Amino acid sequence: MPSTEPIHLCAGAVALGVISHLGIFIRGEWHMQAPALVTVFSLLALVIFFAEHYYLGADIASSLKTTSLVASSYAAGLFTSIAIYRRCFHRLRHFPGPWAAGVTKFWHVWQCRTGQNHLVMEELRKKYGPIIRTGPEELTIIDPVVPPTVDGPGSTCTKAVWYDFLLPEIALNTTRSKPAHDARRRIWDRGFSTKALAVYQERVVEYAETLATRIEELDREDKPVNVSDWFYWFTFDVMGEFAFARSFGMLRDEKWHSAVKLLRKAMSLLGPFSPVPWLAQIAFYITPWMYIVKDWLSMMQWCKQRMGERINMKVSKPDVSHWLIDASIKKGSLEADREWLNGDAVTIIIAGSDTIAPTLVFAFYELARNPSHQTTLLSELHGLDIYNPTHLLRCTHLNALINETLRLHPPVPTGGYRQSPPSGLTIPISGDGVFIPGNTTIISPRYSLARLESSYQNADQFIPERWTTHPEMVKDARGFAPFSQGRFNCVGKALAMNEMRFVIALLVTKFEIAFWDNDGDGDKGERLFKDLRDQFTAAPGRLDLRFKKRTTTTTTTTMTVQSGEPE
Ligand code: HEM
Repeated sequence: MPSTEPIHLCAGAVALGVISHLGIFIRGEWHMQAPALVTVFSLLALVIFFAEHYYLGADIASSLKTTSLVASSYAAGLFTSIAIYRRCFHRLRHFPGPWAAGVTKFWHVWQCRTGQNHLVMEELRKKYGPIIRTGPEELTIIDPVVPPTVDGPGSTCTKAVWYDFLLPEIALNTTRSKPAHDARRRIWDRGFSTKALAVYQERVVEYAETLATRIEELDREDKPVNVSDWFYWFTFDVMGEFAFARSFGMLRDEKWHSAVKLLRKAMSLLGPFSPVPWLAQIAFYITPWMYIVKDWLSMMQWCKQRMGERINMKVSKPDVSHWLIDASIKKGSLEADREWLNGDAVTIIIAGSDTIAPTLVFAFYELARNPSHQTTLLSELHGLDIYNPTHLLRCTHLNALINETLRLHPPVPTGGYRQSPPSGLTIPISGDGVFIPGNTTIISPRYSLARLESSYQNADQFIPERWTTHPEMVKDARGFAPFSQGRFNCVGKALAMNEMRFVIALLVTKFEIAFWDNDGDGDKGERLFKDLRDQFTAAPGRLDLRFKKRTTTTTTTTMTVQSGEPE
């Protein structure tokens, strides 16, 4: 015996849905409240069910029916109101883009289901031009003026909601509060002084030589080197040293460490789910047992334990964590800073490895594809002390090769989301001032910026000489910011450049590099690109190369390790 008229209840629920949108949800950010909202919604549904069943005496089936009718009517009212508002009244309604993208970010989740957001963005650019509404509150702008405008000096933009993805974890690169970021950044900067870098370089040299030895063994056994494993094992081992004063032992064991496997599995979430950080919050708080969420949480737990051990460790050579721990000890806030230390340790590992490794993979892909670059590098490195970073810093072709790799194959292909200030800002796109309304997420994908023929001649070709002898091939370099710029720029740039220069110099002088099946019709980088995933950082597919030991070496090899980048 249903005791209430469902039609009235449904109408009331629809109205309530519309009112809650227009009265409450239309303002501010709600992604962090998503778990609480889901909980409240579920509790209210339970209250309706119990009220129907126990208080009004309806049987279970009709109580369930009434409850689901009311709940779905409320949701229908709420989401219809949101959809109509976003399409017809929203401040971004006039910007071009796919219809569904203006209604919901689930459109983007679907587009990114294979983890190739960089290709999605490219398709959109070709179809809609430089400004695209890629989300209800989001504009993707592919114009070289954007990076300096949103990140350069005097920018009033902040980091967008995406950076809340991993909360409650906090770290330098994810905090959205400018004062908190600036205070933390001052501490990090101490860990990247010229003196500190010289100590790190010793470790880099040690691991790079182990890498070269392992590669030599593979050459003797006539086995391919899958650089998409080996360069990752190398960079993660090095960053393990910098974060926890212990390596992951992957170069030694020739296999992925379980914690790194978990971390990379969890990172793959960022491919399809980056557009919906609120869903990550629901997953962390409501379904922590779910398979990939569980992996992420166990990886975080593992890192916390390692950081606990690291804090109690005495190290003879300061690593990156040393500077962070030292600052907390001096302030007497070691316990209070534990969350920061845990989050920053994960940052060292991810930011340091997941960027250098793909860059090395792509650099060696290009070296295998075009051996003339190996010849040019060899003559440039001839007679040089490659162990002296200052010498490598002066190698113009080596630097150009790295720059061109970072341009054409950016390790952060689309990431780096910013938010316009509440009052909005004007960006001079193609000569016209375009007003971007307040609190809009702005995306400026490096992958697409690199492919603008208006910025680079033969933009989709790998031509390092555009950075040296053919400067006319760079028509507009404003969009080239592989390490970002301004307040949120990469703190590890000098370390990364030193590391990449050394590894390339070492391996090129020791080995001739070619595709594994250079003379047959085997893979020549097809899998590298086919399986390339954009999960904030680029995750390349498999690439088998042949490293053939050279018979003569052309460099001097004295161990005088110094920092290669001016402070
Ligand atoms: C090829 C190598 C690298 C590239 C291309 C690169 C690129 C970037 C980019 C684009 C950002 C800005 C990200 C954003 O806006 O969200 C960034 C930030 C950052 N990077 Fe790197 N990175 C590299 C290597 C490293 C290394 C070796 C470290 C050292 C551990 C590092 C640590 C960081 C940190 C801590 C931030 C956040 C800085 C801040 O917010 O103040 N990166 N990096």
